[in-house]
Amino acid sequence: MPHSVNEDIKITVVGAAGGIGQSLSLLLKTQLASLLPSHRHAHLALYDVNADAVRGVTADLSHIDTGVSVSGYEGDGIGGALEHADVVLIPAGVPRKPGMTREDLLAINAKIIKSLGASIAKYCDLSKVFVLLISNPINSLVPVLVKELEAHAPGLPVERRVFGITRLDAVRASTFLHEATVRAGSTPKSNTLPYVPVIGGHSGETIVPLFSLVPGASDLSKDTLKELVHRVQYGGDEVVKAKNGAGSATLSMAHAAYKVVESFIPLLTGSVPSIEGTFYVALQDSKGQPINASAQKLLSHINGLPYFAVPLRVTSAGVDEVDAGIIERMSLFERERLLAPCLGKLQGNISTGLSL
Ligand SMILES: NC(=O)C1=CN([C@@H]2O[C@H](COP(=O)(O)OP(=O)(O)OC[C@H]3O[C@@H](n4cnc5c(N)ncnc54)[C@H](O)[C@@H]3O)[C@@H](O)[C@H]2O)C=CC1
Ligand SMILES: O=C([O-])CC(=O)C(=O)O
Repeated sequence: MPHSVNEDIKITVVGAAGGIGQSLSLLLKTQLASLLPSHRHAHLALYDVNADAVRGVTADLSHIDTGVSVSGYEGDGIGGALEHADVVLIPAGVPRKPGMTREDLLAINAKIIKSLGASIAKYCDLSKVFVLLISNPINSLVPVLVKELEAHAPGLPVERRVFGITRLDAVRASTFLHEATVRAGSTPKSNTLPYVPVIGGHSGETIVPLFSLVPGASDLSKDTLKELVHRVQYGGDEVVKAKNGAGSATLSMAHAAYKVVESFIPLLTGSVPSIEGTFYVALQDSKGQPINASAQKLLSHINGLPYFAVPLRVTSAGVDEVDAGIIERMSLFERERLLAPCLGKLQGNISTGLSL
């Protein structure tokens, strides 16, 4: 179905026939309409290189009785999927198998992301679109994608429109903290789980959960908190091991990405001027200048690393103020034992991405 109505919000999923892509598309098809004012319409565009699979997913989803329209694209048809998109979600690429690190995916997934970057630059309005990257390794692929977009659109602040999705780390931190609190004997006061800020990157030691900033978490023993940190850092490995060769997290990742899209909707409909969230983003522009004063402050705390996951504000112009003060608010343990190793590893991941 063509995307035509002016009041449409168009969400494109690239890699829609995959494990994450299918579950995420299902959530978007079933839930998006309920997030929109009645005069707005949502359109879901699905693209995948696996033609049969994306045709099947599109036909299947199109029978679901919600007001969200669906169209499918394959092969050379990526332009139709990307044109007029407000949000492009990218879960395209290869997932891990047991024994692999996320970094082992870099060579193959960087090729895919570079080619998608060129297509996004060609077909999307780079002054409007938000690009949400899920494919691994996030730490290196966000720099790859930003660099590719910059090469195709010199002079445009494209770095402010690319968001590496690290939300699954916060989802896990919240779940594991809730379980530990219940195990320690406390009765949760509501069904809403605690929110745990997680900063840094999305791989092993680069994942820095900040339990010290969660009211109540300090009631847990130091050993329990250390175990929680480790479980969040290696939560992805837990799923890869359990799936035993059949891939990595898909359902929990689809949930995390859906929550991110949900958070963008008020910005897309214009009902709020900005939204907040934690994303792995560029802190510098193509000339190596901080994107704003808050990024400059953050850079001074993180050895000048040009990419970092941090709570931030998003406006229609993309990444806005970042929460540089979070580095001052974290505990000494988190700064010395978690942030310091994160910065070292992240530096390597970013350099590798930028060298491709
Ligand atoms: N950011 C995060 O927290 C997480 C990231 N991931 C990553 O997400 C990626 C996807 O994972 P899964 O969905 O499990 O993999 P999958 O193999 O089930 O699906 C990937 C899909 O991408 C498609 N694809 C490959 N090249 C493409 C291209 N050039 N254009 C469009 N589609 C293309 C494939 O045909 C396939 O349908 C992996 O790299 C994985 O590591 C997974 C979990 C969490
Ligand atoms: O571990 C993986 O390869 C997939 C992923 O990023 C996660 O589950 O956090």
